[in-house]
Amino acid sequence: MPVSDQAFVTLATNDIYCQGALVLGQSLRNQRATRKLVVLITPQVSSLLRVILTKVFDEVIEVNLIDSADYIHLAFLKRPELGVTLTKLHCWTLTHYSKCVFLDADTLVLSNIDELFDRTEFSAAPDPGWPDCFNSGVFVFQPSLETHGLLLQHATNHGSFDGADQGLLNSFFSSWSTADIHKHLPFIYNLSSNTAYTYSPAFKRFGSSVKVVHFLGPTKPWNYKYNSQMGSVLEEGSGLANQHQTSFLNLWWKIYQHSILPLYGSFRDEEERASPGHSAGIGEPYAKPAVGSSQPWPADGPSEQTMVTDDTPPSPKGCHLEDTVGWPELETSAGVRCDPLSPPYPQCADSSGTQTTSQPTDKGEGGPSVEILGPSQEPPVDVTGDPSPQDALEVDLAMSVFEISIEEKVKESSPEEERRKWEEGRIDYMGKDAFARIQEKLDRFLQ
Ligand SMILES: O=c1ccn([C@@H]2O[C@H](COP(=O)(O)OP(=O)(O)O[C@H]3O[C@H](CO)[C@@H](O)[C@H](O)[C@H]3O)[C@@H](O)[C@H]2O)c(=O)[nH]1
Ligand SMILES: [Mn+2]
Repeated sequence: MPVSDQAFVTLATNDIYCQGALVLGQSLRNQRATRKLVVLITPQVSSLLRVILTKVFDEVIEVNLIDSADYIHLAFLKRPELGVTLTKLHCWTLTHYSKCVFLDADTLVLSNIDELFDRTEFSAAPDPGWPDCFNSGVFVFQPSLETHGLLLQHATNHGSFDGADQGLLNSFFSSWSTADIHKHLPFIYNLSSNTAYTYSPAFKRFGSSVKVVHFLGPTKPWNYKYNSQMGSVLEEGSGLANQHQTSFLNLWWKIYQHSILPLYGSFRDEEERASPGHSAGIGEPYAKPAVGSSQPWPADGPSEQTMVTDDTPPSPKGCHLEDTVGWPELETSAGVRCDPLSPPYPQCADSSGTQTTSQPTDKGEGGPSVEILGPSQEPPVDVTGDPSPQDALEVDLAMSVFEISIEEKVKESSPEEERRKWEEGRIDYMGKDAFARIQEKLDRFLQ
């Protein structure tokens, strides 16, 4: 029985984490989740990924850090590393839901977990590194503007002992470890995939009942290369902790290959239907194999030259879907590059004001309505000071019949993009727009 006032919620602040969110969303659908699926995104997420996300999620909601009070801006300008943390806290603003389960974008759902909605705020599973703390990758919460405000206040007053959301939430919900055992989720709802368990009999006994796997830590599933024919990640030099980790990674990639990659293909087909003969990106240089790719291009695959024509208009809206003519073996093959700084597609030109935009959906059952909520009325101000290259992460999918990889490319902003960012109020206070740098530029100009 679908429950429409409850939701599974995740977060993706860039195109790379979107790949994780897509697999997570699909894994929830595969397990017949009966609640709405919501993804929170930030302005850095590209127009292409916004469209792809609407094919898996019921709601794609853009949040930014503007709507907190000014004292938060001031406090966080001194603590830019807390930017992503603040973003996760935005889940408490989803007050059109009565209860939600938050899942990190690097989690994977292996069985139905609807029973988590029987729990109350704040329920979470122990952190494997320090079990008196909970891990903030999976938790049950109740949206409330009041709680959201208190959390921000707490962040301002106390910061976070680990510099991120897990420390902050643990000190805010500090009675978690002692007050109510019902708020301790069993470990099977948040099993870290890469831990070499010191209590291996327990893993033997309970491992098969795992419901949610969490790829916690610096290396995420999308950092591996995947051999699509063998159905296995390439382990060479990867330092994989154990066999379980390998099978969880393979599962992640299987969903990515079979359910997520085709979404890029269907987007390309929609583009083609909308504008016959001008399939987006034909004529763009073909995506090169991933740097360091261990597999050669197949001998009968297209050469780069055969893919290049020179009289096709540039693909629209800053997104490039590179055609894969001549690659019948791999139905889903697509080289995708997208410009994270381009305005939202299809409302490309207008990214101002709060918008609620219905998007077509192919999620079945008549399709739940899908909304992209635009940024707030005020110009977005990136209180993180825009210091990290993650702000401009670009996805580059490289595919052959053998191997798939998701490359992270840091995009250099063009002067026009820089100007637009400045005009939109996305000012890099810590980096290139810092007063010292501006002063240097002025000095050079005046000399
Ligand atoms: O650039 C980023 C980084 C993170 N996230 C989101 O934030 C989550 C947490 O980041 P992650 O890289 O998954 O952190 P973990 O490796 O899981 O590390 C731990 O530490 C984090 C910081 O305290 C907690 O958020 C996690 O829940 C906890 O498991 C991700 O899953 C995403 O949903 C982004 O969208 N963009
Ligand atoms: Mn995580």
